Amino acid sequence: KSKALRHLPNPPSPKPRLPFVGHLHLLNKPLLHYSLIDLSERYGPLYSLYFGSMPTVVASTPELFKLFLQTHEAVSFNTRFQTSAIRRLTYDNSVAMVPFGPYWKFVRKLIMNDLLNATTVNKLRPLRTQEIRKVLRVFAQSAKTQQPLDITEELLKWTNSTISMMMLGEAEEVKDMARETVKIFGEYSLTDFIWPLKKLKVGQYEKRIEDIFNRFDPVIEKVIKKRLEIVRRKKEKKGQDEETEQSVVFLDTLLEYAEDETMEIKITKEQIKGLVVDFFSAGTDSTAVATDWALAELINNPRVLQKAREEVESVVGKDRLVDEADLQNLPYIRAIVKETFRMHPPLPVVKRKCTEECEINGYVIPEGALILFNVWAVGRDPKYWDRPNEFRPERFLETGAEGEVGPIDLRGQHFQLLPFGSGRRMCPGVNLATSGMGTFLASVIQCFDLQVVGPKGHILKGNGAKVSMEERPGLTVPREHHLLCVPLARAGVASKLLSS
Ligand code: HEM
Repeated sequence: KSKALRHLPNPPSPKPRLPFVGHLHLLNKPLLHYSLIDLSERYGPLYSLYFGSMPTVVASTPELFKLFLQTHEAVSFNTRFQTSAIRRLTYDNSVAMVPFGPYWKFVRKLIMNDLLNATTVNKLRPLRTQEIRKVLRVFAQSAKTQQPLDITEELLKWTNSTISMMMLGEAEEVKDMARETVKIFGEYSLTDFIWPLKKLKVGQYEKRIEDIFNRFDPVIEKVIKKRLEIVRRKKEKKGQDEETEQSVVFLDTLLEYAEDETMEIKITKEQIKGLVVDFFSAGTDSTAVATDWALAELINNPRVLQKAREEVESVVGKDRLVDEADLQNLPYIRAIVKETFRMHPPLPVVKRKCTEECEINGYVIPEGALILFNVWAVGRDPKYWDRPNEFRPERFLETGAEGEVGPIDLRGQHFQLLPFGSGRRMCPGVNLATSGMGTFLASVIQCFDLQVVGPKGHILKGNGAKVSMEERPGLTVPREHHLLCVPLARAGVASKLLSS
């Protein structure tokens, strides 16, 4: 400890700390956020652990989140840990994982100003609409044949294809590779590191990482080559063709920057590839998992579904399909999205690293410590939410006693709701993810009833038509079981889907 902080203790910690494993033996539930809740009941909202030999600090109140991620973030908590799988597969250039510094600042600015800014994202709206229509047609086909549909799988295809199209202008070859990459990140995530420690066969993982890398790299190389050609051709035609303006995907912008001699930092091809992997790993599973939770909640809460349907029918009607632009007039759908993130944050524990020793609430947080923010626990804490285990989107539309509840949003300023983190390293994809999810939900609500398929393959009826809300560990936390349904097309616009 530095001289100034020497008189202060570290946050309370369980005793004893065992050799080699530290406190890993205390994380005895398969899902990290539950083990952390158990420990916080004994050691309070701020406590420390050793994950093996790694000092770890756990925070589980909005007040603490604010101290870490607002008051002290700039100096002490603006960096993350990276695993060797992530390092290799993002070409050691993951914007999500690189330490705070000039390269992170440069790429983050580029993401905010040129890729995920409102204008660029708006220009790519037709592309997102097309991807949603594609999934709706798969639903319609299944409604026609009355065959069960693995909706969880369709959601993953949808988000993969959408990110791939926006990033690269194509999806076919890349998206399966991208899914493999994201999968191995999951296997290497902290949860898996701790829980089935026995299963961790490092040598085997490394071989798989190399194998994925060696297959992914030529595919992405090929896409870059192809896109460079397109960018060059577009340059030659500049001004002559309105359409070329419309179809600028993220990779085009990045390739232009790579050739721009006037940039403060010149982006390299490796860095571009890293960013492509980053967007796949950060944006696909997370959005699909959240949408899956939302659909499951709608199935289990017919009252909410009915109210949402009334809203969609009164705002959009039955003659045309929902569009992303409708979302601003669909407050109840937007509240459903927030309520889903409150109860089911796809990343239940947000992680940072302490880069400079610091005092929080009279305790010293040591340099190098892993910091865990139990976002899941706060989202379900009755101190901050009325009847927290009820899926009740209305809570986001009501004005609380102090006028507080209504305006709560997902942008990292309301510390009781942080599914996208907060501060400098907050998720830059929050708008893209929430608007995609809202549009998708409203479209499905408008066009289909989802009939749940039971374990024996038959359609469940009446009060028994519910789905399980168990969780499974991974890079994100999805539902334990895939969502299997037979969609039933609703009168009106759904009937046109197959012919469009
Ligand atoms: C439901 C969907 C999503 C969830 C729940 C989610 C959640 C998160 C969280 C919790 C973080 C860490 C924030 C922090 O440390 O404060 C993060 C970072 C990040 N997310 Fe997302 N995200 C989602 C979708 C997306 C999408 C669609 C993209 C991009 C297309 C994206 C790109 C990123 C990037 C690049 C980072 C790293 C930012 C940095 O370190 O500077 N995310 N996300």
